[in-house]
Amino acid sequence: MAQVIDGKKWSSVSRQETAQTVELLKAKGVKPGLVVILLGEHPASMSYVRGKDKAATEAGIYSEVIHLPSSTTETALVQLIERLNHDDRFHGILVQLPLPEHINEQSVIAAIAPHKDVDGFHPVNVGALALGISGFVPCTPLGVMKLLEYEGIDVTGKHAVVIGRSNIVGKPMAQLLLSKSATVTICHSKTQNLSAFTRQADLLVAAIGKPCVIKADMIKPQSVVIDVGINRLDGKLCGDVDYASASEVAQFITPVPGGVGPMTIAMLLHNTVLAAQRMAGITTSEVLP
Ligand SMILES: NC(=O)C1=CN([C@@H]2O[C@H](COP(=O)(O)OP(=O)(O)OC[C@H]3O[C@@H](n4cnc5c(N)ncnc54)[C@H](OP(=O)(O)O)[C@@H]3O)[C@@H](O)[C@H]2O)C=CC1
Ligand SMILES: Nc1nc(=O)c2c([nH]1)NC[C@@H]1CN(c3ccc(C(=O)N[C@@H](CCC(=O)O)C(=O)O)cc3)C=[N+]21
Repeated sequence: MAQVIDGKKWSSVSRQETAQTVELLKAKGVKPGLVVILLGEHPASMSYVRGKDKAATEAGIYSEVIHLPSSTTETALVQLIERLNHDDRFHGILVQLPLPEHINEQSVIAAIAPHKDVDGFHPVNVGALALGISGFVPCTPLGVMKLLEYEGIDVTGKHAVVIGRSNIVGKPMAQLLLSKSATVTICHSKTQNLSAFTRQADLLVAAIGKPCVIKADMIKPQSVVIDVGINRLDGKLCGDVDYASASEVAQFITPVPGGVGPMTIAMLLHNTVLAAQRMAGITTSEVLP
């Protein structure tokens, strides 16, 4: 039986570390702040945003949610972001995705000041990650790397197979694994003979968005399986991996819920505090306990 990587436990560890840093920053007169912008009434998005708001407040971060109708224009949204870029209460700005169809996502992301882009989606931060220089790293792939680090899993020289090539998960995930010297393969919907790749994976990251497509016979024995997928099937949450059978084959596996999801929120708080620290010109060594 595979060892379960407990994302809830590790996210709590990470959030406590963040809360300690918040205390030290407050002692220096800096209160980290996060603003989340949500358009429309999509139930899943509303639930994620509530989760982020609650977690931020618990960590001592000042948090505001700006909830706007789905009919909001792109111009109005960009104007709001420009105002928030200059609002000193907020060190992090997050625009919940997906946005309504009449809004160009890339134009909105580009309007966020890169130093407040705690999602790491702005072209400046995407470029920084590609170059391996300092910026903001997208929360979900960063959360996966943090889970591997907490579990003591070294990816150096390992064959990592990432399924999915989105800008928010697959691509940055592959880059982070490459930066840790894994040998990385990226698969997607046009990949021929997917299982030929997945069976070679020492580390398999599934970020597909389709329930239970990764079956036990696609998994290399004793490998590490990270399930990023969040799908709703018959009213229940499930990942992209057929968890019950896969956990018979893998050495490590993340569950859904309780795996990568909670780490995404923990990394959002981490990035917000990092943004506040950088804006105040405080180096990490000054705030570490
Ligand atoms: N746990 C968390 O914190 C988070 C979870 N998620 C979840 O992760 C999943 C992926 O999210 P996201 O990257 O935004 O999704 P996207 O829909 O943007 O990307 C999905 C990717 O999977 C590929 N794909 C689709 N079907 C197949 C298939 N049958 N075989 C191989 N590849 C396939 C697509 O290929 P192509 O490019 O060719 O279309 C695409 O690259 C979703 O379930 C989402 O809800 C997302 C963000 C955070
Ligand atoms: N600008 C932006 N940034 C994001 O980071 C972003 C986004 N938009 N849009 C949507 C996706 C999805 N996402 C999740 C966050 C937490 C959980 C999470 O906490 N999941 C829990 C379950 C939560 C539940 O019960 O619904 C778990 O897996 O255990 C899941 C998914 C962030 N995203």
